[in-house]
Amino acid sequence: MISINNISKEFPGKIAVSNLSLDIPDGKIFGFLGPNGAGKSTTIKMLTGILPIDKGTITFNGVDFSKNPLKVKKQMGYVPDRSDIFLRLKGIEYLNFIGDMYGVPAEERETKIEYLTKTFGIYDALKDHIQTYSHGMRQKIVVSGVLLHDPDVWILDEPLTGLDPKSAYTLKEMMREHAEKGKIVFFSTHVLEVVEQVCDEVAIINHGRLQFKGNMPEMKKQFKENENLEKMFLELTQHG
Ligand SMILES: Nc1ncnc2c1ncn2[C@@H]1O[C@H](COP(=O)(O)OP(=O)(O)OP(=O)(O)O)[C@@H](O)[C@H]1O
Repeated sequence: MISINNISKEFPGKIAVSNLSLDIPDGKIFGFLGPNGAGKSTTIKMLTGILPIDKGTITFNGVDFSKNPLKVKKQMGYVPDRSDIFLRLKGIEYLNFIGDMYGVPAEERETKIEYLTKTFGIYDALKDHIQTYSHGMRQKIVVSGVLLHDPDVWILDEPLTGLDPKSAYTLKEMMREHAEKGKIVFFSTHVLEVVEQVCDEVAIINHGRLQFKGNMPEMKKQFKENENLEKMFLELTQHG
């Protein structure tokens, strides 16, 4: 389980995340929903250690992230919202780099790379530089990199944006399988429909503050009863 305890993040003139507390359980697909600029990416960057936390703590299975970052990061796979990384590497070089970093054995690596990249339809592009990839292809190579080392915890920032419907479907199936193994899948989206399709639990954030946390039936009930959430619901569906 991941426990986020009262974390905050302020940029000059802007409070991006304010006193956020959240428990993310094992074995569930957990959606982190909110409109553009709500604070989702900032939270995920704190969760993955990319941004320091101003205030509060994050623990992974009881281990304080700030005290043992490497131990936590080894169990974690992260797909950022913009996959514009390692552009000078060829696709295959990137995946081998990830394989080396996480110690994926050579034989297993080859089979997995072939399976994943064929599944996502980028196998033939592995010899090309990532710079030449489209947004969707970049997203797919990063997702393949995460699945290659098969971490317990998946943290995905808007993972379905830019994926074609078949790849989006495949990734959703993979998320489900991972959760069913008792692992953690935490992903952000600004699209309500995605949450309704995939999630077991959801947290809604707006203006850096947690607005709601619960399961799908509870969320629908809240949308009907709470005027602020109802307004946000309209925004989330319009953006969808
Ligand atoms: N490095 C930064 N410097 C200053 N302000 C920032 C920085 N990063 C984010 N912000 C601001 O913090 C707020 C939260 O941004 P964040 O990217 O976390 O939102 P988000 O929910 O991920 O939005 P989106 O769905 O558009 O990606 C926004 O107002 C944003 O402009």
